[in-house]
Amino acid sequence: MVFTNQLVFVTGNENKYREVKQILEPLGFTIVKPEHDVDVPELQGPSEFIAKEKCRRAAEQINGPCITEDTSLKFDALSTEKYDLPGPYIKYFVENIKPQGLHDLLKGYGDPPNMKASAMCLFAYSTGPGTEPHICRGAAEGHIVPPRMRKEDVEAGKKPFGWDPIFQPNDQDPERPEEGGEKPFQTYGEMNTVFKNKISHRAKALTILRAKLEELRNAQ
Ligand SMILES: O=c1nc[nH]c2c1ncn2[C@H]1C[C@H](O)[C@@H](COP(=O)(O)OP(=O)(O)OP(=O)(O)O)O1
Ligand SMILES: [Mg+2]
Repeated sequence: MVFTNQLVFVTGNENKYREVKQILEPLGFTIVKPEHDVDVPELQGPSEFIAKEKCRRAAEQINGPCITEDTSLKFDALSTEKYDLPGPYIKYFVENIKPQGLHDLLKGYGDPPNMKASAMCLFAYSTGPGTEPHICRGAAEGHIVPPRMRKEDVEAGKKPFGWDPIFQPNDQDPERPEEGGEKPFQTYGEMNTVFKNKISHRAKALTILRAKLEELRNAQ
């Protein structure tokens, strides 16, 4: 296995692809799409299983090394030690009930409701078909809030990236503009993308992925 700085990222999500490029390309990586369309089904099960299986299947389909990523959003109020919910099923929740519905779902959970949530990203890296993918995890803690997006995006009729409008991470940009002498907390959907890419669950997982790639390269 010869390591290069080119990574084939197999995903059907353009927003993920954009963020991974924005995070990794300034660090000397080149992110490319597979030459042919790849169709990996939405799997069920524990997050680690989903992440590994997704990458295994993608590597088989492209017949080479690749990275994949699975994102989940855990609501503390709905989760137990056994299951994170919506967790890896967040895609179907957000498609069906939209960010506002996801927020409203929590109204029945406590008085006041427990709005704590964490976003998790599992990147998987496979060196090729038939190999065990490496998993790199990153998480961001925060709260679910009523949807808020950048004004210019709302005015432009821009479709939000998944649940970005309702996730307010605990890590906040110290440079964010003041409003009435205060610095209001921002959701991922309001943040400047450069800052989201510094503190996000995805950014944290990619820091681990870089270290893993370096380790594999050195072990060659
Ligand atoms: O930073 C994020 N901010 C807001 N929303 C996000 C983020 N990252 C993923 N998401 C959404 C996309 C999808 O609705 C679900 C994850 O599902 P997930 O299966 O991992 O993504 P996907 O099917 O869109 O693309 P892929 O082909 O890589 O599986 O959460
Ligand atoms: Mg998916």
